[in-house]
Amino acid sequence: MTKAITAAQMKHYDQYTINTIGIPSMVLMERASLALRDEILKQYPQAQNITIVAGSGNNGGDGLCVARLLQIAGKHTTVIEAGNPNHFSEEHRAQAKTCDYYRIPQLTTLDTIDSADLLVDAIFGIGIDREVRDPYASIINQMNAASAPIIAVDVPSGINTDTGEVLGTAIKADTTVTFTFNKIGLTTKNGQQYAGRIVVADDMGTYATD
Ligand SMILES: NC(=O)C1=CN([C@@H]2O[C@H](COP(=O)(O)OP(=O)(O)OC[C@H]3O[C@@H](n4cnc5c(N)ncnc54)[C@H](O)[C@@H]3O)[C@@H](O)[C@H]2O)[C@@H](O)CC1
Ligand SMILES: [K+]
Repeated sequence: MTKAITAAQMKHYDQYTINTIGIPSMVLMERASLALRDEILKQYPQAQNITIVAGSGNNGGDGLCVARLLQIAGKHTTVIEAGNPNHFSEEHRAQAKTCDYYRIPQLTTLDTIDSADLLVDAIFGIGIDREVRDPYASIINQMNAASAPIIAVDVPSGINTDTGEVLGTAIKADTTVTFTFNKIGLTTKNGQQYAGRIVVADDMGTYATD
């Protein structure tokens, strides 16, 4: 069984890799998203219309990045920007600008959730730190009610990374691609129920040490 860690440990590893080793945050994001793209193409080869629902942080940044990678791979991708633009992380902004270049629609309406072949949950990752309320709760409920399978980025949105507890409402994923190490919350019974099949993408460039 692979090692499982907390959100704080993962943040520490990311910061060490970025600040001490000098691998830029955007490089880590690209590598995480490449792993995610590969898993999507492998598991859902028939999916043509893919809707990515992005939050304002770097989990959303991963979502925007994989939207570009999937578009380049021949898929039709649409991003729903669920987060507040005033709170976009630096990496999120940079990824959104690149999506503009590729003319990937970045919507603030939820229309494509019900018509997508595949939904990518990039709302919250290890940065979730409180209960999920509207508008996020309604968006998550609509995604869970849609017929398309859901692939979650790093952690199903709404799940506490460390305990697996549902923070009000959570994405019920078919697959979760989690980065570098599994997360302790995803090893709990509850976390496993929400994460579905868990894929640990462990070759994304983050240097991890005990
Ligand atoms: N360089 C990096 O930092 C990397 C980050 N990665 C991705 O980035 C994620 C972590 O990114 P962040 O630290 O930006 O965190 P998240 O993107 O998980 O979420 C942070 C944002 O959500 C808000 N938020 C948290 N809980 C909320 C709630 N219940 N309701 C409303 N808003 C809420 C926070 O205020 C913040 O704006 C990882 O899970 C992973 O997917 C990967 O790309 C690898 C590299
Ligand atoms: K997520």
